[in-house]
Amino acid sequence: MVSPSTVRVLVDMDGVLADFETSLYKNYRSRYPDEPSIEPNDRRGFLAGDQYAGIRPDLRPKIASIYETPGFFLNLEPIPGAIEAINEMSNLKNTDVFICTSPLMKYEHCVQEKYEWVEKHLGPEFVRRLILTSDKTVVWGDLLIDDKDCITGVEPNPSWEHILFTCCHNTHLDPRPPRRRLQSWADDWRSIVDSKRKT
Ligand SMILES: O=c1ccn([C@H]2C[C@H](O)[C@@H](COP(=O)(O)O)O2)c(=O)[nH]1
Ligand SMILES: [Mg+2]
Repeated sequence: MVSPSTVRVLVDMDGVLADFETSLYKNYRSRYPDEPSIEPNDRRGFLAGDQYAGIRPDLRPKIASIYETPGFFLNLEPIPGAIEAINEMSNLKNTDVFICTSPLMKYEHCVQEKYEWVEKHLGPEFVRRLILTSDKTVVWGDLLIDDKDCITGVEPNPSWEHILFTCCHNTHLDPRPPRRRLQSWADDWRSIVDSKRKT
């Protein structure tokens, strides 16, 4: 009997496992209560700094000061259903799950805290499955579940199919078939994983 091939799933962190946008908004409101702010429902575009700079250029460093603060990444709340889903996914037969996340270029705090977050919420075994890279196109996988609309890098034809995970900043986008979306972790991620099985 031919054994089924293993499906490799790359799961993004911010906006997919960890709720970056809610913490960004709440901490910004609390630190800069008199400044204009953008509610999560009104977020457009991956980089919050770009949207804030469109209101006033000096808001870009203010929003950056929030995610550059020590403890920001460690204290992100899990996205609803994410921990259960990734644990279930990694327990599926013939399925390899890796977390694939991009660090800030200002990497102090961010890199270590991403490791700590994974250990805190998913346990030490998952720390071995954490890939930090600024270029996800060079990482091999069947699927990349990621909230960033456009993922580019040095590899023009990445091995993975990008599944757009719904986040406040991308809800207005209309991914055209064959591009697929995962609305949340309550959505049918199992079928998406199974769709990559060869036998
Ligand atoms: O508005 C934003 C949103 C995200 N970032 C940074 C934060 C992270 O370092 C990466 C995204 O990480 P993923 O886990 O790959 O989603 O982008 C930002 O600087 N500004
Ligand atoms: Mg992300």
